[in-house]
Amino acid sequence: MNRSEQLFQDAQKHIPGGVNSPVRAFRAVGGTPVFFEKAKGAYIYDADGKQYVDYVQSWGPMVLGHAHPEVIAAVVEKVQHGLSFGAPTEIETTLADELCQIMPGMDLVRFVSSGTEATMSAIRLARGFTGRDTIIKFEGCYHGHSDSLLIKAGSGALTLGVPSSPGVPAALAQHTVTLTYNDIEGVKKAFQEMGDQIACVIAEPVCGNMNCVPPIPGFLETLREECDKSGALLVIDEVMTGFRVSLTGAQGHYGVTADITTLGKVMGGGMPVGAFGGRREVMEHIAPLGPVYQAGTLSGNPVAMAAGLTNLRLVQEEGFYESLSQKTTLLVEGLQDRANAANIPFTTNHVGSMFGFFFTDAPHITNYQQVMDCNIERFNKFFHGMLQEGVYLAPASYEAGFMSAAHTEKDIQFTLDAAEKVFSSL
Ligand SMILES: N[C@H](C=O)CCC(=O)O
Repeated sequence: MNRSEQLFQDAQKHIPGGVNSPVRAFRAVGGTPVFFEKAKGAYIYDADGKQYVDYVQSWGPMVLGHAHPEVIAAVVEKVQHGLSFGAPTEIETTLADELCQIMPGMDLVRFVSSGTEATMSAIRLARGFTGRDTIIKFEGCYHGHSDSLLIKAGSGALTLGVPSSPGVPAALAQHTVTLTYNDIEGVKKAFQEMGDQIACVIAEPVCGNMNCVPPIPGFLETLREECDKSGALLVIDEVMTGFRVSLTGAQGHYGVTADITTLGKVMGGGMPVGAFGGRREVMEHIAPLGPVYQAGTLSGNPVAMAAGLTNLRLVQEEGFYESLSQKTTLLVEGLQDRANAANIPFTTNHVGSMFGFFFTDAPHITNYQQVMDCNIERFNKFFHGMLQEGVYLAPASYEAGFMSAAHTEKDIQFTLDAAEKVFSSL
């Protein structure tokens, strides 16, 4: 028994399933989850000391790579002055100013402690602002695990066969309408039928919780137009894409601006942080300015703010996103070449430093059903083969991969050599 297996056995004694978030349990790919001990730059090290090139990057936040010295220094400096005050601190204003300067359409922003809190609060705000209850989400998009949003959800909810979880009251679920991602006509039809009841549409602008599925041309624009016509709000969930696909997120990349944007992951630099922000007129409905209640003891935590602020300053260095995109292109094109050479039906998607690959005959993957129709058994074999070779990919065929600034061309070449070997064994 290796150390991960031992640790997993021990963990199951008092932690449900031995993990504190279901995707970590390797249920999708089978086998025992790897327990990790440390990470630096592009590498992560398991409990037995084995090194892996890491494309999970803590599910997205570590865009600079793990344990960036400047982020660590900022955290260490801040920690010495106390961990939490439950009262305002100057650094919250500094980070809020920075976010509002960078993110399209963001006049005011509220910090929370996770992406789930950000999307949950954004939905409440949209309902409070419009006085309507119905929300539209898309099949396979995952916006955290709050009740209204855990309906036909992606990510770990897919593995466990609970994309609509027991425990979500039917009376609440009936207010969530789920449509097909990238189905422009479906969106128009829904608005024709019930436009005056819709509080908001919430969407991942690049869906990273059903692998990596970008919007087709016109999809995000249609959401914007239909919301404008009907008085609904557009909530763009940039928890994954914010400061990831470009400095200005997917909204800057695709030129569509939300009424409310949700953020997390990269903006927290690896600390538990989320945020939701948007137009002043909408955000002024949040307490204490308005009647929509939202709160948090640890919200705006100074240590987390220090990590986030340092992260955001570093990603603004000249050429940062161009270099990330180039490396991601090199990786996905290299994977495609090697799959072709091994006669494995395969295709890839990528936007900036987010990527996905699919074992399929389909030339393009644009929606949830196509993702579900991919050869999952082959993915699982590929995943375990790559793990064996020292490459850590997301342990599920429907989760996106991430490149970081710390990955070098040598790491990418190492990954492609491993892939060549594994493809030929499939
Ligand atoms: N896809 C999820 C986050 O974006 C994976 C993280 C988790 O559920 O623990």
